[in-house]
Amino acid sequence: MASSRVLYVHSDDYVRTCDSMARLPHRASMVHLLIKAYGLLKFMRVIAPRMASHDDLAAFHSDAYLSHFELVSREGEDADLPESQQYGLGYDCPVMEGVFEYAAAVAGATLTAAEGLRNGVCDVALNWAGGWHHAKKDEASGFCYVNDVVLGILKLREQFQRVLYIDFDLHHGDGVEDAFSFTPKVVTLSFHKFSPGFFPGTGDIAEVGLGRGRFYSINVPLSDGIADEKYVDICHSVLQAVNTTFLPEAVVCQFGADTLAGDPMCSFNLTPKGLGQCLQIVLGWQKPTLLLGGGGYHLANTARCWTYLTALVLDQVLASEIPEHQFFPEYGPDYVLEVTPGCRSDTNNPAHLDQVLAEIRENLKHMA
Ligand SMILES: O=C(CCc1ccccc1NC(=O)c1cccc(C(F)(F)F)c1)NO
Ligand SMILES: [Zn+2]
Repeated sequence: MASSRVLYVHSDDYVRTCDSMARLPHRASMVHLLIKAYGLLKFMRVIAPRMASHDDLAAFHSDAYLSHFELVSREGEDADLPESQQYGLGYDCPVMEGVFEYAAAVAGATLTAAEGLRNGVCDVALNWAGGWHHAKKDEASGFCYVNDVVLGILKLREQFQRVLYIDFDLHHGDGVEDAFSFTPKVVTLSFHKFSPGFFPGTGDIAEVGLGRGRFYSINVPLSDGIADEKYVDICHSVLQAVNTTFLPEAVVCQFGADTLAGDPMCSFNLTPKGLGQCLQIVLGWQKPTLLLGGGGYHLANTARCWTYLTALVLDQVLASEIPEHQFFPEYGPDYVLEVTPGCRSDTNNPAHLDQVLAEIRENLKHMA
């Protein structure tokens, strides 16, 4: 990638705001400081994010939700207000004081990245602190308060006729799929764990979209233990088929890192190398591409993964040794960039994966 054509959305304020999200302590700093420690910033155009305005957020979210969310965030009120429940606030989406500012900052960063692509300033734009794919029009969900992914796609749609969304997170990208399930202008493609009782519970292969959007939602349900080789194989097959059929003009990828070996979600057994091979396929299409983060609860492995993917975009090879920097101790005991796959067995049987692929190919025939 011609490096000056890569936009990296960052400011120290933005990282501090993202770090404040208690459930992911310092993850934003760990990601940024590892990218910096590997000397990758000089290859990118670093741009400070703008804050999303109320109108920006209202492009997708309802006024009722936004004003309630803003109210409880300002009051820092515990969210057992009756209406908080209906807006998904509380429990999975705790209302910490200032959480609205956090959500507006992340949405603004994803919009800043998308605007760079929309205006042709860059070919690839990165916002690793974005990717909150569960948030609904009028409801917070799964630790997601504002759906920055939907806002970014809507921004790209101002310029591009057809946008392909690819969700590599462990969890189904339900909020994004819901937002675009009725339109053929946006294909949502999600690879995720699909298992009884596993959050959010949607994303079965039979979910293909509705009305004029029928066959423009694609779901690849997977089971525990899948490792790089099989994951890359099915990704490659589905990505190539979707690209040649839908012919997207722009691509948005959510690279939630909770699929990695060692993640507390303890489900898939991927490594950054496997996700990197999936990213290489997308970059090979040479289309304006927005890269976002998402889940990822082993903080050091998440930083390893997104740093590795950033280097891949920049055609830079990174040394295995983690460079000395503030969070160096977090990378013990081996202090290397690579993530070692676990030894859990793969419960995905090949015949079933072939069946999944065949059904997706069949559905693609209906894509006009
Ligand atoms: O990763 C997600 C959200 C996972 C989720 C779904 C429903 C309710 C709460 C969550 N978030 C967590 O489970 C979570 C958030 C932060 C840290 C952790 C940890 F305990 F794994 F570290 C777990 N979507 O891609
Ligand atoms: Zn996730």
